[in-house]
Amino acid sequence: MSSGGSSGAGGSNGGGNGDGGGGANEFDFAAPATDQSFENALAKARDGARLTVDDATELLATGTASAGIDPVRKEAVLEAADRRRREAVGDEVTFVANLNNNVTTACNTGCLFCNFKDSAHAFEADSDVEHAGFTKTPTESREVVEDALDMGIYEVCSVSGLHPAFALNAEHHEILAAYDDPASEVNYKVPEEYATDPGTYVEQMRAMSVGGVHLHSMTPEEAYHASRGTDWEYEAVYRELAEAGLDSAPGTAAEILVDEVRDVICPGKIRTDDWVAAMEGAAAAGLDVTSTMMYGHVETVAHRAQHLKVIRDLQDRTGAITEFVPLSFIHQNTPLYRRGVVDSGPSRAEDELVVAVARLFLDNVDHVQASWVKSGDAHGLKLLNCGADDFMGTILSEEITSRAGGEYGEYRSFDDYVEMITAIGRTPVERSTDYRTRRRIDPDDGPHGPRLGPRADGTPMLPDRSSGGEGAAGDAAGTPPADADD
Ligand SMILES: C[S@@+](CC[C@H](N)C(=O)[O-])C[C@H]1O[C@@H](n2cnc3c(N)ncnc32)[C@H](O)[C@@H]1O
Ligand SMILES: Nc1c(NC[C@H](O)[C@H](O)[C@H](O)CO)[nH]c(=O)[nH]c1=O
Ligand SMILES: N[C@@H](Cc1ccc(O)cc1)C(=O)O
Ligand code: SF4
Repeated sequence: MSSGGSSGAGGSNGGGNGDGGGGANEFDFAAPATDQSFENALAKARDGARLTVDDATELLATGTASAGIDPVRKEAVLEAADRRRREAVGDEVTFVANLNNNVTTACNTGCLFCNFKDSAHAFEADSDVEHAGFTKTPTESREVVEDALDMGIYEVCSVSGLHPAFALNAEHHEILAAYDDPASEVNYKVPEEYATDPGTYVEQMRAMSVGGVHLHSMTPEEAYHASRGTDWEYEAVYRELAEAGLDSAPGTAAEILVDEVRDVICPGKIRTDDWVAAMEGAAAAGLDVTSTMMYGHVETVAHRAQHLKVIRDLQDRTGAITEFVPLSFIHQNTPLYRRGVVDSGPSRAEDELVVAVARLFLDNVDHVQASWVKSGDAHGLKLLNCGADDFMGTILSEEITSRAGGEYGEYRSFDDYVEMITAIGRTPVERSTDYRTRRRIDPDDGPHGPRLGPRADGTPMLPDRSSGGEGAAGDAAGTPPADADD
């Protein structure tokens, strides 16, 4: 219904922690207003009817007619979503034994929510600019994955900055180098200009696809970078990557899939249509994909609802999406916060409503993830009672959230997982990346370790923190790995 000029619960900017809502919306995004009432939207959700964008907007706002989140209405939405989760996927809570192996932090795209990246200039061979980032060669990437395979991982997840020397393959290097001014026209510089050559995307895929591990990599933004300056179709690019060992693609770079929001938070990134085209290309190449939404910065609840519709439509067309991953914006060290554009990330109430409405709206996506990296253990467990059924993975290494100021560490052991999941009365299940292979874990049969990885034998994972190996470096309290010698 009409919001009468209030910004309702939309947009965290200006609204303190978002719970109060009602702050001035400095981008003048229209205050959320719909032709639906909260009561009707909730009734439809309870009945299992397919929800509209207006329905989702009302549920996310606990009614747009008044500002702020109504705690009683919120509980009603969470209860409906928790019930839907139980009907759809039961009481199991899944997690994956995985490793994050990000290849490089060099990136000039300039997203204002991101503190993962370092200006690529600092990585040049003759630069004396200090930075805490890294670039790994394909050989180094392989070593990190090999070590983690010995610990029992099933999956390696790799997302990286858009290093100017990255190209898909040798032919792509030639095409990019032939531009008159490659740096300004196609964001390209030859590898010789840098202290460390990341190799090509194909070489990195070959290096990381070792020993039967599942390789989860190449976001739509990376696929764009791997085809910049050419007329190559996304499907062809993903096919070549798949031949080099890629198994599935992460649906990050989604942020909010509404261009007026992208114009504010990531003007250098591909637009919504292009993101969708890349995901369709990955699906056409036979790859599974995940889907994400990074929320709680400048967007309104209506933008969140529109984003969910883009994902649901994509899934109707492809059936390739294995999970939806809500990414709660971590604000502390980001340009958006430092420049005063936002006061904070989303509130816990907003996190809960995003998970719940994702479960209710995305009737064609089976799995919704709670992130202990973004939310911590206690709140992560709460999200498992709001519609989520997956609790991420062991990851062993974390650079995106920690560099943004997140404080929840970079590793959870199988024993941690079993203890937490059984504490909320659910069944812990080790999963494959695609969720098709699952192993229920008997809580009484500890100590627990992975069994699905190609080299897993049930031994608990013990990341070696003394070796300084980049994959498992850092400590569980969230200290980033030691700087690489770029
Ligand atoms: C850091 S990028 C790396 C991969 C690639 N450069 C890209 O943009 O797709 C991966 C994702 O991390 C998420 N991310 C980055 N900074 C974040 C922050 N401060 N809080 C929450 N998520 C963040 C964004 O959704 C982003 O798309
Ligand atoms: N939510 C976060 C994830 N999710 C990805 C999973 O770890 C896994 O790769 C995926 O479910 C496919 O199996 N990863 C992070 O590093 N940080 C998060 O906050
Ligand atoms: N690495 C991303 C999260 C992510 C990765 C892969 C996925 O398939 C989904 C989400 C982050 O920390 O923000
Ligand atoms: S989100 Fe990705 S593309 Fe954007 S600045 Fe960070 S690393 Fe670069």
